[in-house]
Amino acid sequence: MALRRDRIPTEERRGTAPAVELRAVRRRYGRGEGAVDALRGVDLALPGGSFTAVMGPSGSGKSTFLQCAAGLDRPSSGEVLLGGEPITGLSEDRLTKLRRSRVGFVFQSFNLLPSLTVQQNVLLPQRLAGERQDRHRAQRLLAEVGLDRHGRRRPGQLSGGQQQRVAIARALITRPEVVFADEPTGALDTRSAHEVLGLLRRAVDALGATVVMVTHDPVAASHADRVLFLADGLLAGELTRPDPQAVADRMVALTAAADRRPAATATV
Ligand SMILES: Nc1ncnc2c1ncn2[C@@H]1O[C@H](COP(=O)(O)OP(=O)(O)OP(=O)(O)O)[C@@H](O)[C@H]1O
Repeated sequence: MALRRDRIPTEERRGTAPAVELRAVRRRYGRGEGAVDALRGVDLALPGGSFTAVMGPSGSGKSTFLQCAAGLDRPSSGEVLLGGEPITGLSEDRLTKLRRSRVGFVFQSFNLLPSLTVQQNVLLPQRLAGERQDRHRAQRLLAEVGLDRHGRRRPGQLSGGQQQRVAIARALITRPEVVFADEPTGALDTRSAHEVLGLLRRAVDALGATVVMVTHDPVAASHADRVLFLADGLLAGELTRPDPQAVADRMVALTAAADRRPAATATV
């Protein structure tokens, strides 16, 4: 399953701006006394061709971060840029188009359409974006994830690990600015999880993709170049070239600190 380098790496297409940038991003849910500050001012820049894991205790803001960074949710204040382009003020229509062509998603539960074949699932983002459906590229990506002989099958005929590999091919079909993976190994056995993480790693190293992965698993996080830790809606440190034990130690400390804090209701 050797991945071949894409003809046009992401960073060459979009210049040298970070693939993803957050500037002073805040997200408050609700109003008044019951309001919750899920993100309380996050600044970060993720370079193209990098693999970043995002970790943090339950309720620290990981999902909110992912949703805001991917244009699925709007920050209450601050700015999100994709490839140097601010997306925060875009209309819902333009945001939807941007998500379809410039962002790839890999979900814990695969989210493949059961009635479509594997190849049709891989091509779906191009179809939804109104782009030409590139069957050769779909076939090549399926070969790269080791499933080129499964293109005519339905997702229900594949194992969980195989379905997640289809989802990775689907996430890469439009050569997105960034692939967001939300607990991509959460529903997989250890061996399938290892394969999926290896594919995400190689998508970065061999295709020049940019991957941002939210995970609870220190072993999964250790496949990334860098782990960012969130605590109580703020960045709370990072590890580069992380090893699983160091990640686990950091998580134990952050979780203990979070357990000592009162619930994250906003001060109004
Ligand atoms: N739609 C919402 N309405 C109100 N509060 C919300 C909403 N979504 C999230 N929150 C709150 O915002 C905070 C951050 O939630 P978020 O889901 O981003 O954390 P997380 O780190 O992804 O948690 P987990 O690891 O448990 O999935 C939490 O206090 C949560 O209860």
